[in-house]
Amino acid sequence: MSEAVVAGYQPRPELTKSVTLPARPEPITLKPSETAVVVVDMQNAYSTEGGYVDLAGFDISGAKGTIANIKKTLDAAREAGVLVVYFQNGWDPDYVEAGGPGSPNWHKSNALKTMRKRPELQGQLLAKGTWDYAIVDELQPKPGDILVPKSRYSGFFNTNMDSVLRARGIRNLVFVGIATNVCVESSLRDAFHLEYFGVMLEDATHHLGPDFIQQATVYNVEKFFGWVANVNDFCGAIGQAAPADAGE
Ligand SMILES: NC(=O)N/C=C\C(=O)O
Repeated sequence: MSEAVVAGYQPRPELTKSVTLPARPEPITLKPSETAVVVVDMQNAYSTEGGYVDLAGFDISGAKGTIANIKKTLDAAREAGVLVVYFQNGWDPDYVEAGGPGSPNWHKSNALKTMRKRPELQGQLLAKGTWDYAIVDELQPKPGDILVPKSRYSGFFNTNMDSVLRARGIRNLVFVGIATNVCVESSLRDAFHLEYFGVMLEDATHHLGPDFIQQATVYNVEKFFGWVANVNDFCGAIGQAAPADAGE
């Protein structure tokens, strides 16, 4: 699976001015040209009524607010010339990429389990080309953004995410998306092990499961794997690197 670059990009002047993002456990310095916002799985499957996680019985009532906060984050990031990378989770329509009974994914994926329980949904959940797999309307990728398809929870596993980032000199990753405790945390953990500085915007993520699980990931990130910040602070900080500052 390889990445796709959304066509029509006009390169911005390289922004070299570093900004300081208020974060926990301490502020972190970000250079826009070395930073990417990673949008994790903002597909209908994970945030729209009638999508996979809704059909599987998870509460997605918080997703609308998450979408709005991600949009605000992306507007500020693009304005500052920060790279935007989308993960898109799913498999081919025959579910070959999902793995059969020999794969733990076959046993643990709630999408696959839901389709086994409700065979009329077969081919509809997380299958490439379907509405469920598509990125939500509000967050459609823009020219210059990169899409990285993935078939497991971590966006670094069996993808070329690491090469995509290294080729562009990216060192800092700002994570937003759904679900905090599954694909966001899995990807941020892998990023840590690959020597990236991972920041999670806590109000631009949403969890699957009881509320305490959001707090568990926030704790894990803050204590062990990276930094936790919020959308207003990110937009305020990255706004300090507006294009007028280029070359400073
Ligand atoms: N995007 C995610 O965090 N996904 C979580 C569960 C799944 O894909 O089944």
